[in-house]
Amino acid sequence: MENSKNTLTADASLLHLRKEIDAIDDRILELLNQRARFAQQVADIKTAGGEVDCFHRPEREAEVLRRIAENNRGPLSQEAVVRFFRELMSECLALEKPLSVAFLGPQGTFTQQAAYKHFGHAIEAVPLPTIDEIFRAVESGACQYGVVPVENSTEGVITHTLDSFLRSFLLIAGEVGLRIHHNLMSKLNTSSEVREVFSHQQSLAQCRRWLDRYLPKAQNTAVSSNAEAARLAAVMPQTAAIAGDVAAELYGLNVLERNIEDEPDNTTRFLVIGRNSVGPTGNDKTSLLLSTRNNPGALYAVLEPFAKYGISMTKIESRPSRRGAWDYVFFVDVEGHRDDPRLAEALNAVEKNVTMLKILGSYPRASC
Ligand SMILES: O=C(O)C(=O)C[C@]1(C(=O)O)C=C[C@@H](O)C=C1
Repeated sequence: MENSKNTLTADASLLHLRKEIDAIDDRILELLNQRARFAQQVADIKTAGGEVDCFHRPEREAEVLRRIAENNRGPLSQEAVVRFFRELMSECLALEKPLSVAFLGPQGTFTQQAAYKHFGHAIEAVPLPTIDEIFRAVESGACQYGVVPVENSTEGVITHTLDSFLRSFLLIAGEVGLRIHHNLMSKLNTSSEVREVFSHQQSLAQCRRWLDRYLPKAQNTAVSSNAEAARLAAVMPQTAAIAGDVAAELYGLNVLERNIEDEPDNTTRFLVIGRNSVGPTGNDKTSLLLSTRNNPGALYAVLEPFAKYGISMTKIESRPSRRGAWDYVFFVDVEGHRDDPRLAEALNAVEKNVTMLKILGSYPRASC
């Protein structure tokens, strides 16, 4: 008797709560569309101002996401609300004019994941087979943005991406950090029958200890991308691939082992490249390319103004300049936007001591 009374009150409560949820959903739906209509009006103003190509405003998006994260009182996590609003802005922008974003393909790569994390899913994501082709697609205007990997916490920099900036006029418009989890996947149901493992060379390197320990007899074969590895594993018997979740889903593979990367905080940083500069947001980074005379103390003299003006340098990487043997260029990341007065003064001082200074872009720091 007591039990059935409890069930009745629980059912009534459930009914009541679901009615409340329905009413809130209706209000949210109305507000979402009201917001979208305002975004359409913003587009009209941009069009009237002569904008034809790119309606995207990264600095405004960064401001919206920061305000939402600051105002969030939970129980939804900061990450969750940022993700919702990222998708909401992506859909609003798609109503204005969808963005076309080139990424290192094929479908299912971590670079595609990074593109969606940065721009949301309402984009035209264009898979291209090489970093060079991504630069060319954005340079020619075929795509508005490109997303390319630039460094991994285990394996270091992707030199091809850095070298591409030596000859390109493109600017960095953003950065994306992605935690990389590698999985062993196959048509097989157990890893004991795997004779060959495909993956991108970087991913094989990131899982080297695991492979040596658990699949010492399997041949490791480097291919052009993790997604290509998954495609091959789907058609070649007794093989497996190392790739992310999306690739397993896309190619119908069983995930045999999860998170097999050697370093638990394996992270890859991606750059967003575009043709336009991004305005300041108050939480920015600036990337520079510079070269010095090849004499003692030259690099010290170049970097000294950053210390003098209190600018934090977050990274320095040297690469051959391709102008002659033992001639180097430096990729430097500093905190702040090139329009911040202190950074602008420091850059003026740096310019006096270098043989070349190219500002590759100021852009919002990656959010969570
Ligand atoms: O504020 C704008 O310029 C808009 O176009 C609106 C909006 C948004 O949905 O909030 C959409 C796309 C832009 O990239 C930035 C913001």
